[in-house]
Amino acid sequence: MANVTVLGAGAWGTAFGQVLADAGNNVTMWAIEPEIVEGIRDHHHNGVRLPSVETLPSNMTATGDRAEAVANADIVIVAIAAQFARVALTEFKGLIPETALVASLMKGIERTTGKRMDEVVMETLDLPAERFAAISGPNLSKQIADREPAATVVGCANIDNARTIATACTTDYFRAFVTRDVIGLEMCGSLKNVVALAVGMARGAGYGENTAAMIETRGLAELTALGEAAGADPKTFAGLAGVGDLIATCGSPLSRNYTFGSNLGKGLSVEEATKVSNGVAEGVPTTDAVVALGKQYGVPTPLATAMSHVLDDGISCAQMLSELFGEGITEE
Ligand SMILES: NC(=O)C1=CN([C@@H]2O[C@H](COP(=O)(O)OP(=O)(O)OC[C@H]3O[C@@H](n4cnc5c(N)ncnc54)[C@H](OP(=O)(O)O)[C@@H]3O)[C@@H](O)[C@H]2O)C=CC1
Ligand SMILES: O=C(CO)COP(=O)(O)O
Repeated sequence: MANVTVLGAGAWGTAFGQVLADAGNNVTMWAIEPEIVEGIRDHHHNGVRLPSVETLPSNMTATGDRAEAVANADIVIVAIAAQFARVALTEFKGLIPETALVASLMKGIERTTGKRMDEVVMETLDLPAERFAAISGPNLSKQIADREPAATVVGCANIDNARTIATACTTDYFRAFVTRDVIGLEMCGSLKNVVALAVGMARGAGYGENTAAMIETRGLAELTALGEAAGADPKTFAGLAGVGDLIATCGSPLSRNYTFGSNLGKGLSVEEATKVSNGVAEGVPTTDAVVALGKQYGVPTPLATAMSHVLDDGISCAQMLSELFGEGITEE
């Protein structure tokens, strides 16, 4: 049993907090909004971000005080929208105990720097690699909040520390595997969101399973090539965090990225789709970062590039799909 603090009481932060509480840990949620803090602390309910759970576990509390939140933490989980992670974590520098492990649930690439979340978290908190872990897998928050069986992957350069975190989040319905491939987990989680935008868009425009499978498979090839160039282990892309998360995210209206894309496919503008989005669609700001990473590593990113033309220039679904393939016949 450990003291675990979750920074960010969004949908996944709260659902993962419940997993940790179900596993027997003492869980403290930190959130900025007083309404969320009071809801979890006084009523065991997060009516803003995870209303589907009527009563959160009794061994789960909340605070808005940063120092109090992390003072006794053995493990700190970061679950903040990726583009705000740096600004939010800067306020925690020097407050987190030097023995604590820090794990990220975030799936995005920082738009302004092109950095992965492992880089952002370690840099901002001045954290050595052996104390950082990435957690990624097919983990749609609502289904895990409903305690449906699911699995994830915990990655850390120090495999014993990955095991410590995996043990802390293992319950009878949630299972964690371990790996040393932090970069692979980060690249899978971030890039699948861009693929989910494209699949959602095609589905929203009325196309069927063949089109979806085409985008998912070409997306997998793209994220594998870019991931390998960034230093990931190719095996990771065939696992839970790679193919597994693509299947879950690209096939579910519970995914904010899929839904965002679907709304674009139905004819909404980026502004309109943003307005009706229920939570952060990380693929939107991550798309341009993926295109930039592709240029940096010399890896073609046709899918991310086509999606960037959708998001930045408003091209149609048909144009996006035709941009996926270059001229001529190539080997798969
Ligand atoms: N939902 C899911 O199924 C899954 C999500 N993820 C990833 O986990 C991460 C969090 O997702 P999720 O919890 O669902 O997202 P939500 O959109 O539900 O919540 C976003 C969280 O970020 C916080 N936040 C935003 N801006 C700031 C800021 N400036 N300072 C502090 N906190 C801020 C929000 O706080 P506030 O509520 O106060 O605005 C909220 O806690 C994302 O990277 C996502 O890709 C990964 C797996 C599954
Ligand atoms: O990452 C997820 C499932 O694994 C959740 O996807 P969305 O962020 O698109 O909701």
